[in-house]
Amino acid sequence: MLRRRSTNTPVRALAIEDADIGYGQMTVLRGVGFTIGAGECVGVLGPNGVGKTTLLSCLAGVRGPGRGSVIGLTGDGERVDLTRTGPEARRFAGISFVPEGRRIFPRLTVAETLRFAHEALHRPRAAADEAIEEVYTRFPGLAGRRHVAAGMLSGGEQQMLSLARAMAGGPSVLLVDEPFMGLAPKVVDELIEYFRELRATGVTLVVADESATTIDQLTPERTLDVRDLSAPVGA
Ligand SMILES: Nc1ncnc2c1ncn2[C@@H]1O[C@H](COP(=O)(O)OP(=O)(O)OP(=O)(O)O)[C@@H](O)[C@H]1O
Repeated sequence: MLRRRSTNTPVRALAIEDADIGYGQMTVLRGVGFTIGAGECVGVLGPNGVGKTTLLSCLAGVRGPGRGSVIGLTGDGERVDLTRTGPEARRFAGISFVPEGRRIFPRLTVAETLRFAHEALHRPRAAADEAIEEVYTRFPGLAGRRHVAAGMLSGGEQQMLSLARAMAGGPSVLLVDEPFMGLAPKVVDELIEYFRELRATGVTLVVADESATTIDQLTPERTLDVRDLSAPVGA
């Protein structure tokens, strides 16, 4: 039975049910249905343009399905209909999204970026300060650049900042779209290590990438090829 969200228990698992997803009249993915279990790491694969971003945007609430449902499952086993909720409501439900291309605000400093992430979640100042200090401990490179405008950071530092921002408030589900793009192999290794650490904390992790080799390094429970998820469009 589907119930309205009545508790503050975060969503830990996701299901997408018979969803058509696209842009206006154009359907990109048709009849998509799968589940992501609590604490699972799922790799979303597929070449350029098949719909990885489209799919993650739908899970994140950036883009609603034209048909079908997006369902969250809390740690208490409550089913929550997320279909018509946007990214902000999903963020409060525990689902955080790191979009492709990092989308940082170039003029905000590292410190301001992290502070605003906590303010957007109405986090108490002391808790935010503590969490931001933890970010600086985990990413010493960001600590040294806390008063630098985010637009001046390297691509790797921007990706770390984007991830740290998404982790504000301790989401239980993290959706990450093509985080390795354009990064040096050493930085890719650092990111993979960070994702492994997140997994160990029980975070449900969904990472999209074109490279199965890179995704395999996350040792995901499952990989989903977007081409296998969609019924033929136009059929
Ligand atoms: N805002 C948009 N409006 C219309 N069509 C779009 C829009 N964004 C993406 N598309 C189209 O939707 C399809 C899927 O694109 P999507 O970005 O989801 O693919 P992707 O697998 O994430 O590829 P990439 O690796 O390039 O990000 C493509 O045909 C693309 O042209």
